[in-house]
Amino acid sequence: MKQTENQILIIFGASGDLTKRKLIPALFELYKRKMLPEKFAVLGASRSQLSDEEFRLRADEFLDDHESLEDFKKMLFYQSVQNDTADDFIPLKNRLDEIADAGSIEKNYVFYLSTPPSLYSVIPKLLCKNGLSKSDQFFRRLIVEKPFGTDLESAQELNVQLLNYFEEEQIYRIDHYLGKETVQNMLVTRFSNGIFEPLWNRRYIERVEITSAESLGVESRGGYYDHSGALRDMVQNHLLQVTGFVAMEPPVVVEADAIRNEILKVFQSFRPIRENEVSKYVIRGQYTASTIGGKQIAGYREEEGVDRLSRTETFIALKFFIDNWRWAGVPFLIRTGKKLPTRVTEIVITFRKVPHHLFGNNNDQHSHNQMIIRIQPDEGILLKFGMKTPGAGFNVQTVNMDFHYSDLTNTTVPAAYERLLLDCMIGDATLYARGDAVEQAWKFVQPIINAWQTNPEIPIYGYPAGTWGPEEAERLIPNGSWRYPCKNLTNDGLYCEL
Ligand SMILES: NC(=O)C1=CN([C@@H]2O[C@H](COP(=O)(O)OP(=O)(O)OC[C@H]3O[C@@H](n4cnc5c(N)ncnc54)[C@H](OP(=O)(O)O)[C@@H]3O)[C@@H](O)[C@H]2O)C=CC1
Ligand SMILES: O=C1O[C@H](COP(=O)(O)O)[C@@H](O)[C@H](O)[C@H]1O
Repeated sequence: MKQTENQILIIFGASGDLTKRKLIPALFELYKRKMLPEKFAVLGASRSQLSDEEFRLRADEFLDDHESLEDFKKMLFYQSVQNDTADDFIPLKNRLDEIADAGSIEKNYVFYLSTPPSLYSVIPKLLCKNGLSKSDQFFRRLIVEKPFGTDLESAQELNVQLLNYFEEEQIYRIDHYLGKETVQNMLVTRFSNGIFEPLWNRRYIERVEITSAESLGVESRGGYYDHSGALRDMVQNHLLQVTGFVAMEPPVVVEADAIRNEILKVFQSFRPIRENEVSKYVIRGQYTASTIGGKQIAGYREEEGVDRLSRTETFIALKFFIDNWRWAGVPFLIRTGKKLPTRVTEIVITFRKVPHHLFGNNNDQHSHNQMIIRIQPDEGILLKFGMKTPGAGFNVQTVNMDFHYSDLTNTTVPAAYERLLLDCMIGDATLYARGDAVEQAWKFVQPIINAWQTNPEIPIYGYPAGTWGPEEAERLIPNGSWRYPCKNLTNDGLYCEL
């Protein structure tokens, strides 16, 4: 692993939710595991007037009471900034000099944009005007939070803007799904095991499903979500990136550009879904009020910040194809939604049936092998195959080989933001999205956005909160069914556990 050089992390949007809930806790975990640079500081920046001490106090809420907490908090500083003119960043620049000089920290800077997206091109411009975006002596990196654009045009425009002020090598577009351990393990599972890769193609695989189910609704983010919806919020970024890892060819080396080149090739091979085919390949839904365990659950349109007549999708299921040598004809299915029966993200590889049913058992289940890669929770891999039940005759039943990450002793699975922050500090962009791939992913989803906008005939199906989404999603798999990962699925509104 590369050495982490001394540096300062500047978080714009430091008074916000993401900083408090994810970024500071991730940094604290890295600190506890002694993975931060020897000399390191965090400078929080946003408009609110806060002292260093007030900023440190806010951090407390999401940090456990560890013996090193007070030492960690001494590394946190805060500077109030405005974003109107170049001069507004002079106090920030001075403060950085002051912190670097006082702590003898080299002036290597990572800037993290955790602000409203409207500032994603404004802040880089002001950094550039203040000479903070480039240095001959020190590194300068920029992490950009999601959403990266709201459609193809805005993503292209944002890339152009960013590249006016920073080089592509300096830009780290975050997709926290790539920071998840099991997504990375996909590469190891595929490319370090002789038994899987030979089967990983159209000859042996019947279909690939990627499900990301959430039991939570939109919570306090109704205002944001109502302008986004599941397609933009989850599919365009996280789930297409995961598809890239499932479908890519072996990279030449495990390095950022080699891996990101392969992901781009997968995206370039997506068969476009034309606007007039959207109803055939894409099902959208919106949760409605229901009663779960005697408790009234509000429908999406009753949530705070949501339009009472909203047609924003809280569920989407889509089928598409990857037109290349490896995947020709294999359906890829993606499904995600809010207020589903449980929280689970998993990849299901369904292998083709045996060519002939020797055991006279026509039950399809037995002839299907499935590999289930659980991204969360209970990270691990499950392999399903047919076994003879003991006794007379040849009765076959499906059994499981199940690996849980939690079985590895002394191993904690690091949170995605820990891994991603550390990678950027080290200068490794492998798990960050590259600009061309982000645009390519937008190209794929844009016809769906267009069709929904222009054709009111395309239905948005209601589904009661706590169910697996509209039943219409089943028609995307004519000769099978989605996997329903709850043990006791009832599809009648009961929450269930894995
Ligand atoms: N929260 C989450 O779980 C996730 C968030 N994200 C993304 O991260 C970004 C931040 O999200 P989140 O923390 O939830 O948002 P919040 O609204 O909680 O925080 C926004 C931050 O930006 C600052 N800010 C707002 N307007 C301005 C402005 N004009 N100039 C300077 N600073 C401003 C705010 O502080 P102040 O008012 O003091 O300036 C605040 O610190 C968003 O783009 C979001 O999409 C991505 C994934 C998950
Ligand atoms: O980016 C987002 O992801 C979360 C789901 O993330 P997970 O790590 O909990 O699976 C989702 O709830 C949110 O709407 C979306 O913006």
